[in-house]
Amino acid sequence: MPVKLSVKRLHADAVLPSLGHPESAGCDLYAAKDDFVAAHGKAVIPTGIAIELPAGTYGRVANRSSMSVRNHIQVAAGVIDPGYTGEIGVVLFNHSSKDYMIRKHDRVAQLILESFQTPTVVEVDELGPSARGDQGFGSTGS
Ligand SMILES: O=c1ccn([C@H]2C[C@H](O)[C@@H](COP(=O)(O)OP(=O)(O)OP(=O)(O)O)O2)c(=O)[nH]1
Repeated sequence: MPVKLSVKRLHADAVLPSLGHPESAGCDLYAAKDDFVAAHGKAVIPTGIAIELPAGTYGRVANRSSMSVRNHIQVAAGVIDPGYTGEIGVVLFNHSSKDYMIRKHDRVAQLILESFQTPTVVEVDELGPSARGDQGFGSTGS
């Protein structure tokens, strides 16, 4: 049974999220207007859409690898809570020394639906045994 993502346009000409490729994990998100991310700066790019997520999922706004590799642009923040019905904003950091120009309807990120759990937090005195234990931060070698 295909999962349904309900999308509401907040601007008449907003572009709906779409799979760039049938085997993509995420739906591309589109800029609602011309915009830019200043060199070494950040911007919140409006998408002109709001969504209703399928039960048990949250939305993760993720990088388009092409923008990272070619232009040093990286998505930050990126958690769309279930129940959030406001406009989806894409937070972009520009790690380069050149302003990054965005044209209306450019693809600026992708939205991935992920399952999540809402645990009851329980304080304990000891954690269960594991092979790794407390070894982290490169402990398995370079
Ligand atoms: O990249 C993002 C991140 C967040 N949001 C929206 C949807 C999300 O549900 C809401 C709140 O985000 P988050 O929970 O990360 O923000 P917070 O800083 O913890 O603030 P809040 O007190 O609103 O939860 O903002 C976006 O549109 N784009």
